[in-house]
Amino acid sequence: MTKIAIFGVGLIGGSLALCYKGKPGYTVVGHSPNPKSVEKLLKRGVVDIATTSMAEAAQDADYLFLCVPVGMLEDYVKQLVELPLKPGCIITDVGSTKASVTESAAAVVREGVYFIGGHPMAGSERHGVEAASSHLFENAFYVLTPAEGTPELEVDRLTAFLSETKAQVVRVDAREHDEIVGAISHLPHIIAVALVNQVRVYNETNPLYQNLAAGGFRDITRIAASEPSIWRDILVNNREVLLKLLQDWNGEIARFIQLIEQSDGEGIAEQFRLSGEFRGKLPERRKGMLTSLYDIYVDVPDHPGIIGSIATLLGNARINLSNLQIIESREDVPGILRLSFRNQEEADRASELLGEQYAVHV
Ligand SMILES: NC(=O)C1=CN([C@@H]2O[C@H](COP(=O)(O)OP(=O)(O)OC[C@H]3O[C@@H](n4cnc5c(N)ncnc54)[C@H](O)[C@@H]3O)[C@@H](O)[C@H]2O)C=CC1
Ligand SMILES: O=C(O)C(=O)Cc1ccc(O)cc1
Repeated sequence: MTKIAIFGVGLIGGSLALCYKGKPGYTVVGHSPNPKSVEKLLKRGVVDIATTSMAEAAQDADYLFLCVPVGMLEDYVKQLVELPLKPGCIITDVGSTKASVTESAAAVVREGVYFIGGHPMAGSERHGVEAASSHLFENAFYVLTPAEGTPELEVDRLTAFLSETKAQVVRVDAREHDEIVGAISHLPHIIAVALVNQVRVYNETNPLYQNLAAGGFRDITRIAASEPSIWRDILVNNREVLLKLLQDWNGEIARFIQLIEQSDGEGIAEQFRLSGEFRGKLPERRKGMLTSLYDIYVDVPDHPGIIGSIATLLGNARINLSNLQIIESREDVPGILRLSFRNQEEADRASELLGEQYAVHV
């Protein structure tokens, strides 16, 4: 039996628990210092065993996942390595920053216990075990940041163990991780929050702001609804990187101020051209929880019920659709549907089946 101990069973810890719970050969133990949370975990069936005792959760565990806010990680590692642990166990975390925990853990781990930093790059603005899903990590990147000197064998062992999450494991240097994730995740969260707060203040004198903000504004600021305590810790922890990124951000905004002051339409259009070109090259692998690499495109006439017919055709053939998106739908041209599947085989079968009635592109 492989024992998995999860410390902090919220969105990420709960989703990890669900990747293993109920599968043969695994026992999943959840830890929370709060007896009410322990009760809730058992009631929801997210873990096999739940306890308020760190020692009990850690005892004999093969893999120990720290899924608490970033500010608590260092302390958790220190407490765990003082406990009797199974020789050869791997302690890992899921924190959104990697440099501090990777370095502080390397300084305290002892013989026979391994620490390997981790960051599943999937999630949402939601929090708590109620939002957990066994599909959360599918096709997402899962970054590992082993410190120098960590045996390859142990990194391979953790990588193989994580295959149950269906994420794609990649290795990145911890500091490089914090710089890149700072730019693509932490900075966007700051921008979204600042933008929402700017409009919030305008709305105090005119509630029409809020009423008219239902469409695009709502979409691009989704992440501004993220959990404050989680993000407080991330931003404080990645301080150096973020200060540099915010300086660069000020430069980008200053450029726009100048272009607009000078009514430089060509300069503004150039900014949109440059961003559109780069954005077009971004891999389309993370569209929320159900992401997929295996997409096909179907031209469909724009008439009611067409999506239902396609879904029924696939359902009858037992092909699982993991996502569906209408890319274009106008009365005068055929619409394009993007259908996503979890593997190549399902995408191929769908192409063949739908190709009998529709134009399919891969
Ligand atoms: N939210 C997201 O989309 C992602 C978050 N992460 C990282 O995952 C970790 C967990 O985040 P989420 O699961 O999103 O948050 P969450 O709020 O859903 O879960 C956090 C868990 O930690 C526990 N916790 C909070 N304060 C505690 C304390 N003082 N003592 C003991 N336990 C405490 C909570 O009870 C909860 O079980 C964080 O380090 C975060 O940076 C990583 C990838 C994505
Ligand atoms: O909701 C989103 O789009 C996210 O960006 C979720 C997220 C939050 C924190 C992470 O460290 C990784 C992913």
